[in-house]
Amino acid sequence: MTKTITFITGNAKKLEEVIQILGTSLPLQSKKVDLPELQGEPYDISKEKCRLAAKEVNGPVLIEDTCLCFNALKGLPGPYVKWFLDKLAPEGLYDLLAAHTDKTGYALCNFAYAEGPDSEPIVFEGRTDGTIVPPRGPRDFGWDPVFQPDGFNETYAEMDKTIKNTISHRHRSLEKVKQYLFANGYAQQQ
Ligand SMILES: O=c1nc[nH]c2c1ncn2[C@H]1C[C@H](O)[C@@H](COP(=O)(O)OP(=O)(O)OP(=O)(O)O)O1
Ligand SMILES: [Mg+2]
Repeated sequence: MTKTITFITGNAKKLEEVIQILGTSLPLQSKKVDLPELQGEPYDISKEKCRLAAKEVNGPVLIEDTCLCFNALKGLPGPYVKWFLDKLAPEGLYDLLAAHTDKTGYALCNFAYAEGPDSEPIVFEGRTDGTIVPPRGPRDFGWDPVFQPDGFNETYAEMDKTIKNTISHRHRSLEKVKQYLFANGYAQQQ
């Protein structure tokens, strides 16, 4: 397996993190496409998103779909967090939990890989548990200001990027992607 893998995303911050996390371990080319925001369970969404991406690229492709899940709301906003964030801003995300004492939640990242349009996508899940807090820190990436991972006193937004990238949902999912690709003959780079 030597063909270049194309990572499809419309989100520049996501791409930036993927590049930071992977370094040169897994060279990707990226393509900016806004794939549809699908509905359903996170696993099924990422599989279908990958199918659409593989049609677009007609070759090896990687996508990811990220959810922010609140335990008191049975996993919502989950895959719909993009729209919640657009309309409510980080403050509004925190306020969704006003009626609940349980402020715990988790960040969930599902990468999905397909060798091409005719192969079944494989999903790799990465999860980081934490608490939803009133927003703190820079606002340059999504809901980072309201997510405080377990074991830390800082939100994703406040912490050093290199720390986020070693404990994040995205990092955990990408570890599984790398493990799979290297175990299946993808040449590991130094
Ligand atoms: O680590 C993160 N820290 C904070 N916010 C984040 C993170 N990762 C994704 N996000 C935001 C982006 C979007 O508002 C939603 C996920 O939606 P999601 O469909 O996966 O992302 P997107 O539409 O921006 O890019 P894509 O073209 O790859 O689908 O959460
Ligand atoms: Mg999206």
